[in-house]
Amino acid sequence: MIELKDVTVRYPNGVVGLDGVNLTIPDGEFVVVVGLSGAGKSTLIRTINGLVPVTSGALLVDGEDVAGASKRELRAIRSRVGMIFQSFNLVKRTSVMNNVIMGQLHDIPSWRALVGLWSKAEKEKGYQALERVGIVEKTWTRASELSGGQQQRVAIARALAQDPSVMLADEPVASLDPPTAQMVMKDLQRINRELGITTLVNLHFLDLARQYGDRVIGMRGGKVVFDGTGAEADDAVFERIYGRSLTADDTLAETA
Ligand SMILES: Nc1ncnc2c1ncn2[C@@H]1O[C@H](COP(=O)(O)OP(=O)(O)OP(=O)(O)O)[C@@H](O)[C@H]1O
Repeated sequence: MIELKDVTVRYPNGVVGLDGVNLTIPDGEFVVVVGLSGAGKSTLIRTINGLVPVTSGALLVDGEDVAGASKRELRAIRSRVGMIFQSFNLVKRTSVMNNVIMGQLHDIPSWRALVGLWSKAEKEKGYQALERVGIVEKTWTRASELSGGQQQRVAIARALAQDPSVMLADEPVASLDPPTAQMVMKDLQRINRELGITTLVNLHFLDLARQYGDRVIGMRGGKVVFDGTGAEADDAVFERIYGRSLTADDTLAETA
């Protein structure tokens, strides 16, 4: 469970990233966070993962206080939180397997990571994660040789190899073409349903948010301005979240 109680994040330059956010995200929920650029979506994800400090309020992940955590406690919290980024963040010059095993790095001494000397159990976990996203045949391919969609699936497998209780995805499909974006969203949804991993996905396409968001949270100016189901998030709701009329760029289908 993720709980934010009146969480405010103020960056050192004075910009308020989150403004008094109250949210409870139960275990196993699939949540899509929507909002225009600058609304605070990335700040929310980076705060939950302890990358951005909470200025005031309380933030609990699986009952542990992220805001007051020591460096060691933060590392332990992060080891249970899988992160997925728009730009995949793979090490391109090495194999898919090496990338995926790096997801278990908190359990592996760094010198072994450097030489790529993995145990059978680590490799087994890597294979299982790659099977889950359907690209086990690419295990020994260099990451640089994969398409964007394949790279994002490797990134999902890398997060899975961490055995996370929470998965945070920051605009995971923003760099992908529409059919590939759908495939990656389906992977995230299937993994959430099969493994019960609490999942938060930042998106800016309203059709994807409606389609996949069991729950949709709308942000604007660092505040939560909508919290409901995908079905409830009609055009009028999105216009309120975005603070303007909708355009073709707001949907994935129209931008193809
Ligand atoms: N490191 C930072 N230092 C100062 N201000 C920041 C920093 N990161 C984000 N901000 C500001 O905080 C606000 C929220 O930004 P955030 O990146 O969370 O929004 P977002 O909804 O994720 O948008 P985007 O998709 O463009 O990243 C914005 O005003 C942004 O300029």
